[in-house]
Amino acid sequence: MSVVKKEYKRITVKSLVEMKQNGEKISMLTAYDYSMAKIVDAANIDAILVGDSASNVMAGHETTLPITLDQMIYHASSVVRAAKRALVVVDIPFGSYQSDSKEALRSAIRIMKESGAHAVKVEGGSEIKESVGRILQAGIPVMGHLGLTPQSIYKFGTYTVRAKEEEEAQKLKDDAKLLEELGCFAIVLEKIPAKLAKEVAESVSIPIIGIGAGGHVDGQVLVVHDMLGMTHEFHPRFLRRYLNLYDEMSNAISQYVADVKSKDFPNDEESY
Ligand SMILES: Nc1nc(=O)c2c([nH]1)NC[C@@H]1CN(c3ccc(C(=O)N[C@@H](CCC(=O)O)C(=O)O)cc3)CN21
Ligand SMILES: CC(C)C(=O)C(=O)O
Ligand SMILES: [Mg+2]
Repeated sequence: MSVVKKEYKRITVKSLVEMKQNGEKISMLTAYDYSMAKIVDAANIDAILVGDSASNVMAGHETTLPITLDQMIYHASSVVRAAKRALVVVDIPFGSYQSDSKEALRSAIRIMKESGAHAVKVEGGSEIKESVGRILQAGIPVMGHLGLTPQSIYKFGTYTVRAKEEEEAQKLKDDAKLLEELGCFAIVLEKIPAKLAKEVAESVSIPIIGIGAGGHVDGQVLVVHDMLGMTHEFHPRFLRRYLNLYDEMSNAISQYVADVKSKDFPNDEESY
C-alpha cells in the first residue's frame, strides 16, 4: 500500500499580491493556537493572523496592550505547527517596536526565528516608518495596519469609526502610500468608511485587507472566535456570525455536568 502524502501549495506574500492583480479576494482569519489553526488552515484560508487580539480573546485583557512578545511567540509557534498552506502573519505587540527601529527589528527577528512565521504586522504609518524600513531591509515581510489601531486606543478613547473627517482621511491615504513605497506587502484597514477604503485599495498596488472597511477592498479579515460566535458579547456592525458556538458549547457543557451529577456518564460501554 502506498502512502499518498497530501501536497499543499504554500501561499506566499507574492501569492497575495497576485490575487489582487487577478481580482481574487483574499480570505484571512485569526488563530492563536494549534487546534484552531488546523481547522482554519484545512478550510483553505489564504492567510492566518496571529493577532494581538489574543490579549482579549485568549487572556481576557480589556485591550491588546498587555500581551508580551514572548506570549505572541508562543501563540505564533503553535499556529505555525498547524498551518500547512496558509501564510502566517504575526502582530508585533505594543511596546516591542515603538521605541526605536533597532528594537523593532530585534522583535521582528525574534518572531521569525522563534515561531517560524512568514511575516509580521505593525500598526501605524509615518510615525513608524524607520522601523518598517529596517524590518523590511532584513528581508522580513511587513503588513501594515491603519484606521482603527487598537494599540493606540488610549489616544482616541473609543473604538468608533476612524477617518470620517477629511484631515484624518488624507493622513490615512498618505500613510497607505508610504507603507507601499517602503515595501509592505499588504495593509489592514480597520473600521473606516467603505468609500475611503475603496479609494485606498484603488490607489495602491498591494492588497488591502479590510475589517469593517466595506466590500471594495482586496480581502477580509475577522477574529475567528467572533465569526464562530464564541465571543457573544461582541457584536460590532462589521461582524457576520456563521455559528453560535457560545450557545452550542454552553449547552454541551451543561449536559456533561448534568450527566456526571446524574451518574449517566460514564455508562458501562464507556468503562473498562
Ligand atoms: N474579539 C475581538 N475581535 C476584534 O475584532 C478585535 C479584538 N477582539 N481585539 C482587538 C481589536 C479591537 N477591535 C475592535 C473593538 C471594538 C470595535 C467596536 O466596533 N466596538 C463597539 C463600538 C464602539 C463605539 O462605537 O464606540 C461595538 O459596536 O461593538 C471594533 C473593533 C478589533 N479587534
Ligand atoms: C483585528 C485584526 C486585524 C488584528 O489586528 C488582531 O486580531 O489583532
Ligand atoms: Mg492586532
